Amino acid sequence: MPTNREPALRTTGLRKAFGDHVAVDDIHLTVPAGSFYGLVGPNGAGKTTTLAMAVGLLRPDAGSAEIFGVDVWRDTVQAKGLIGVLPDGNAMPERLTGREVLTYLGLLRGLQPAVVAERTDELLQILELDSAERTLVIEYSTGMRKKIGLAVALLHAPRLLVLDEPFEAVDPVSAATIRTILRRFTANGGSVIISSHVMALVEQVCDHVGVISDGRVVAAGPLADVRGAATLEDAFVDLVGARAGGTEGLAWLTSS
Ligand SMILES: Nc1ncnc2c1ncn2[C@@H]1O[C@H](COP(=O)(O)OP(=O)(O)OP(=O)(O)O)[C@@H](O)[C@H]1O
Repeated sequence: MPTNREPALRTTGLRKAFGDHVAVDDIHLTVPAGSFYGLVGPNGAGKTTTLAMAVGLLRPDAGSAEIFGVDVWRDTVQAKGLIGVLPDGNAMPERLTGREVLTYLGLLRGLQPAVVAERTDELLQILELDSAERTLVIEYSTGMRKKIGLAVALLHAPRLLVLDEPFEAVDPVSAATIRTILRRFTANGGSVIISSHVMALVEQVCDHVGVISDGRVVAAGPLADVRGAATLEDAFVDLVGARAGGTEGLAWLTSS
């Protein structure tokens, strides 16, 4: 049985290679229960791969992941019941409306029909998707897809939310709504992990961060410890190594 003393997520030595390329190597992360955790890193650093292994979507080559002490790859059903996931790419049943997606997935997860109906109404309204009730998911904008994906992740009231780039392509008003929902979720004892490139946002909402570079953790812990006296952006650039490109080359762009 999962307990509150266990971390929301603990990964131990996660590793994944695609062919000859080692995407993620020996990732140890601890996400305390009740924390709002930001996973940051440059493009291609291994954030999505790490999260996919941590939630049971991609089998690691080595290492393990535990959700509240439940081994994701040994007790997959129990572990998955504890988490709500917004995966990268977020594949959806494209020929259903948002309401149909939530109803279908809610019933599939074993929720009572009345509970599914009530939560679906509330989620569609709060995420401002109720006006698109009759719109098929295939016709959704990228931001709308993020929002319906978030609604799916929240539907079964999980204890841990794992959200890959939840604010990407979302308008500022919707982003504020999502921030409020996630803060309420942690205020009520829930735990959240997001990946993001937006340091200002991570600094604003997260209390813990992990920085991944080239498939390895280069810093992790409470936000204040990782950023020190600097901003998170400055600390990030120091940690991953600044590659201040753009000052050379491309002469053809300015030569006319
Ligand atoms: N299915 C795959 N097949 C081959 N290579 C992959 C695959 N998925 C990821 N990679 C590679 O693994 C590395 C890590 O990718 P990943 O998507 O985890 O990074 P990321 O930190 O999430 O990047 P971004 O911030 O750009 O989304 C990259 O070099 C990527 O090209």
